[in-house]
Amino acid sequence: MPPIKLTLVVAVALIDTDNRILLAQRPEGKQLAGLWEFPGGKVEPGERPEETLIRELREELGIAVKEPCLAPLTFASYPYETFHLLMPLYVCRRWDGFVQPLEGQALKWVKAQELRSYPMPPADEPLIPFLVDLLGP
Ligand SMILES: Nc1nc2c([nH]c(=O)n2[C@@H]2O[C@H](COP(=O)(O)OP(=O)(O)OP(=O)(O)O)[C@@H](O)[C@H]2O)c(=O)[nH]1
Repeated sequence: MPPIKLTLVVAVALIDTDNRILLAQRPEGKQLAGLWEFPGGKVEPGERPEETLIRELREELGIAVKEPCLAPLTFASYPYETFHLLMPLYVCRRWDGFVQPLEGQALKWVKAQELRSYPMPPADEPLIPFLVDLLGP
C-alpha cells in the first residue's frame, strides 16, 4: 500500500439573512469541474486554517471575514483516489462587502433542504444533514 497523502482543505457555509447557504461551482478544467461546493481551499504551509479561509474568501468572493465570525460545524473525511481529504466545515453569518464571483465561478444561494439538488463532490454529501439540522428546511 502506498503511503496516504493527507490533504487539509478548509471550507465554509456562508449563511445569509434568509438562512440560505452559498454554493460555488467548480470551474471547467479543474478536478471535479461543474460540481457545487463550499467556498474554501487548501491550507498552505505556514497558515492556520482560519487564515486560509479568510484569504480564500477575499480572493474568491471579495468579502472580508473576521476570525471570531467563523464557527466550526463539522468535517469531511474522504478517500479520493490520489489523496485523503480532511475538510473542516465552518459556518459564517457575518462579513463585510458583497459576495462577487471574482474567479468567474457560478454562485448560488440555496436553502439547506435544496442542497441535494446540486451535484456536490462525494466528500460533501455527509455534511448536508448537519446544515439541515442547523438551519431547518
Ligand atoms: N473548496 C472546497 N473544496 C472541496 C470541497 N469538497 C471537496 O471535495 N473539495 C476538494 O478539496 C480540494 C480543494 O482544493 P482547491 O480548490 O484549493 O484546489 P484545486 O483543486 O483548485 O487545486 P489547485 O489549487 O491545487 O489548483 C479539491 O480537491 C476539491 O475537489 C468543498 O466543498 N469546497
